[in-house]
Amino acid sequence: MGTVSYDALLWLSFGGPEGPDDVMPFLENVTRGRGVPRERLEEVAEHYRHFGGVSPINRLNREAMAAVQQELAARGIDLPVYFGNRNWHPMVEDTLERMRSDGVRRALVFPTSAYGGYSACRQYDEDIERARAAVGEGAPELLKLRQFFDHPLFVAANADAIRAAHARLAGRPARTVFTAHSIPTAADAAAGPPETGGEWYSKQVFEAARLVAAQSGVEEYDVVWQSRSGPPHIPWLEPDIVDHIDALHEQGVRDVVVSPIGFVSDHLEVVWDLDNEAADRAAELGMGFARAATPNGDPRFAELVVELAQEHLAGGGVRKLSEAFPVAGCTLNGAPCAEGCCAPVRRPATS
Ligand SMILES: CC1=C(CCC(=O)O)c2cc3nc(cc4[nH]c(cc5[nH]c(cc1n2)c(C)c5CCC(=O)O)c(CCC(=O)O)c4C)C(CCC(=O)O)=C3C
Ligand SMILES: [Fe+2]
Repeated sequence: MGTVSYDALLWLSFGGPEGPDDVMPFLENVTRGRGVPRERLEEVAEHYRHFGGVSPINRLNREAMAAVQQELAARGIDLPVYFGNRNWHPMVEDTLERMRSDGVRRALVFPTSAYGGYSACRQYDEDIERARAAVGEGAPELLKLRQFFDHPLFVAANADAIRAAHARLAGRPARTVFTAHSIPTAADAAAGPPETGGEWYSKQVFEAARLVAAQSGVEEYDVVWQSRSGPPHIPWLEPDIVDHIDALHEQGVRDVVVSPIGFVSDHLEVVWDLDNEAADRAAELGMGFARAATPNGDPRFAELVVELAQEHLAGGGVRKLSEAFPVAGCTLNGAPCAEGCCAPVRRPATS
């Protein structure tokens, strides 16, 4: 570590539409070849239209990047930050081309997901590989930063957000519910190096929840899933957050704090699926509901990104809280962590 030098930091994210005309082309980019039924697409397009066809994700990424740029400067690190997405402009292929023409030869890549798994980790490797292939000759070397679900700064930001959400419920004894994006159970089974037995995505979400709960002083909590798509006969991680709110109500729970531990910013799955759908269900049932903030706006998030980068610069150490998982996700030029790690699961064609 610290022997190779880097010229830039590439902020690699999912992307989101920035106006009504972007919505369908964006959704087609996201779901190309993935067997998501047309009706699901129409339904999701409707969610975006509630916000004028604008996802907050690009703005939030730009804000976080500005904070990171400041934090780098404060630590005397000279590393320009570039922005590239998988599914919407600025597309990572175009950004990488610009980096090449700016003379960038080696860059660190920060993927905006904390976990392992195909959608959360390996697909970002594919983005890196595709972008380098698109640029061709002279494409910058790209080293992806590691998974950070157990980094003390990620855990601390989430723990404080949960404490603040509980405080908004005036100290009533609310149940804490952690939520992350559901994935097909077959994709979860394939998450992690094959010889480890898989399920790294769900197990890392449970591990992050355990660490955050402990730090926020929460004793009783649940881990649930959200934003499922795909044909109904394919099993995905369960229970769903909205069904779970029903179940808690039946058990006599009166207040819930929801922590979107699976996400780093308030993008559409958070502002629609949680702040509207889940919150509405709680309201219908007469339950109190407070959604914990995502880490994006917390100054510790910028520090986290800079620390992850510093692991590859002179003098940077590795801070992680989980002993259950090794450092993972950090590879060069889009290589998988190991042969078959987080391999994509073939999706059945839909009619
Ligand atoms: C694990 C995971 C993360 C977290 C890791 C990470 O952050 O990368 C994540 C993030 C996100 N997912 C997002 C949006 C969408 N995800 C979809 C579809 C899917 N997501 C999946 C998984 C995940 N997704 C999966 C298994 C599918 C099924 C199809 C497929 O296998 O690809 C679809 C298609 C319609 C639908 O089915 O919902 C959309 C529109 C946005 C942007 C939101 C915005 O615009 O603000 C973000 C940050
Ligand atoms: Fe998604």
